[in-house]
Amino acid sequence: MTDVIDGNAVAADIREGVTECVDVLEDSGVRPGLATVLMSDDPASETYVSMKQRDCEEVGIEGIHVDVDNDAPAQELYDTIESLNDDDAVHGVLVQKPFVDQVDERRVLRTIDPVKDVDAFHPENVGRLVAGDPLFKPCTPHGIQRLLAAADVDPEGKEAVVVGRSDIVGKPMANMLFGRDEGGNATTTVCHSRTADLAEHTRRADIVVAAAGVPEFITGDMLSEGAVVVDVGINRVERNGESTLVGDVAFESAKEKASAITPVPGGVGPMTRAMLLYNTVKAAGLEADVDVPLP
Ligand SMILES: Nc1nc2c(c(=O)[nH]1)N[C@@H](CN(C=O)c1ccc(C(=O)N[C@@H](CCC(=O)O)C(=O)O)cc1)CN2
Repeated sequence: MTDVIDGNAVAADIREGVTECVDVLEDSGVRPGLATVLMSDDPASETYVSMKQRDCEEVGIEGIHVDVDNDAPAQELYDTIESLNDDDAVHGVLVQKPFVDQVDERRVLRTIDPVKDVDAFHPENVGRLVAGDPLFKPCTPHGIQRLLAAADVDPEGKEAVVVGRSDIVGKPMANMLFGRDEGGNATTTVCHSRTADLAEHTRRADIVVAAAGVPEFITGDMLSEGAVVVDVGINRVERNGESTLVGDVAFESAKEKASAITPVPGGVGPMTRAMLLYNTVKAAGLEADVDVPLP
């Protein structure tokens, strides 16, 4: 029987733990605040930002949302970030990706105060992760580590293959999988669009993390029997005249081979959002010097 890992359930547990952290912070007179910034008219980004705001409301975090006109000069975005950095009611700041063309991505990430950088995309936080001393772990790979743990999968000593080398998922995921902390210690390979024989690598893997951004790219024949498959993809495709959400894994054929697999929707996505709340209460605790019982 294949274990279909329920990301909604694991995320609900994390949110419950975050709510307890909010209570502890409030007992110390601190209301944790998360600012989301959107400079885009991409409907998917609008959806993700409103989901994040709704999550904040559910756990008692003060959600602050700032829309920057997507035709505005880039300076308006940099100024918005600076003013959120200076705002004591804001403990976490994130700018929803992808960014509009006129914006310098590296400058945006560098402008966010590293101690409020709950996405962990600032170069200082990227460096700390690579050095094995993270202040915040990036939300998607951290969420994946928690999903694996919830499914009783310990990467230690296993062969892990990450398909995709993005800054948001592939690179940090690989670092966390081969790192020395809990949820790491796997022998880790990163595959990408120039990998010569992808299936040769994925067929060797005990754990496959699919983050290629290509709908249903990883099929059952590319997996070993009993592999654990984590699907990071979120692709909207037309199916029988209807728009539907699929991952980077062909779910039905992969399920035939996998011992455990994450679905799309309801797998990694809810965990990305849950770990953002986690990072926000962590940031608030650090700033206010309050010990929070992180879940
Ligand atoms: N600043 C950031 N931008 C982006 C990030 C990020 O971590 N930080 N990640 C992605 C998008 N993303 C978070 O922002 C995200 C995507 C999807 C979900 C999610 O809950 N998906 C649901 C389905 C939602 C739907 O119906 O469309 C699921 O998988 O069940 C959460 C977060 C790029 N940008």
